Amino acid sequence: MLMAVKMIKVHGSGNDFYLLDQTQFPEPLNDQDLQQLAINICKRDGAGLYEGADGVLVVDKSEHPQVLGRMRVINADGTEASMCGNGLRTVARYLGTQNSQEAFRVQTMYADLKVQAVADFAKQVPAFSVEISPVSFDAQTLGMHANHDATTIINEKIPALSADLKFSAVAVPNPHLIAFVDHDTLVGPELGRIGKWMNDGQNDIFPDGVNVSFVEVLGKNSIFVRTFERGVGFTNACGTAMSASSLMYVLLHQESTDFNQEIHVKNPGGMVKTVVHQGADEEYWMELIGNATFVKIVMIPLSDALADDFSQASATVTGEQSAYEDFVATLTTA
Ligand SMILES: N[C@H](CCC[C@H](N)C(=O)O)C(=O)O
Repeated sequence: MLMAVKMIKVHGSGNDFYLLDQTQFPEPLNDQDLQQLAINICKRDGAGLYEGADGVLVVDKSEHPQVLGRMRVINADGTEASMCGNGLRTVARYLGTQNSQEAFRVQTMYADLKVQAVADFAKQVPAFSVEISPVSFDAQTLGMHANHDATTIINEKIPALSADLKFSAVAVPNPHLIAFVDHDTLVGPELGRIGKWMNDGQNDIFPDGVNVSFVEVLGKNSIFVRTFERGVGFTNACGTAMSASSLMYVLLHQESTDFNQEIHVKNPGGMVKTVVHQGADEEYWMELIGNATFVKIVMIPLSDALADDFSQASATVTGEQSAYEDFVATLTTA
């Protein structure tokens, strides 16, 4: 039976995904098909489905109470991640609209996370706030073997990686390696060198890979985050990286920010806002607030997509992308 699959092309701050609601199928796809589908449709440079994507957000039913659905994250290379901050905002919009609810939880690999619709960032730029947690600095949770198997690395050099940069390693819960840098280093080749190396599948520092980010402090409650993502490469933005970077900004730069303050986080794809919290249980958690843009609705025969054949694909554009680009154009270049 030539079953068609409907997907929504979505993005959060330019980090783009195909959103695939598995409840459209009589039976959910198995992991192997999901992996193959992601590898096929995400390819860039015209080789994938339309412009490709950074990954696939798989939505399923959730068995948990007060939880409207479950999100799984498949990177463009087919690897599964435990969390996706930019993606969760788009899944929250999708489930909220489907169920006419604005505040609820979404099940992810390690936690049912709070999500909430917030005021549009601009005309036709809907926005959501999502919880980013749990947070851990533990090397074992991070899959990190550095500095003679140090149990944590917070604002320390990793001489094997760089003679002068200082790094912080934190899981939110996917793994992040973060360095605060000056502008020239932010835009220079070091991020690509370290990002490619730590995700080569052979290095013994992060055998399972890691998302690597450079952060420039722009001013009070204002940072710029550039990320080389595990399983993808350079992306316009990485929601969990921007949240993890905001946490390190609060912990290491109290001269220009603090807990419970709204931080403006710029990135190559636009801008989001974050707030860093420390709960009564001393645990850190972050709010990630940003756009949840639906670019177009795509239909394609499932067997074609699994066979890398996109000739029968069709798309209906929503018009939100031009509204998002107008919003980005209003961001000061400062
Ligand atoms: N590449 C990440 C998953 C996607 C996270 C990112 N797109 C976000 O918005 O948080 C990883 O393998 O941990």
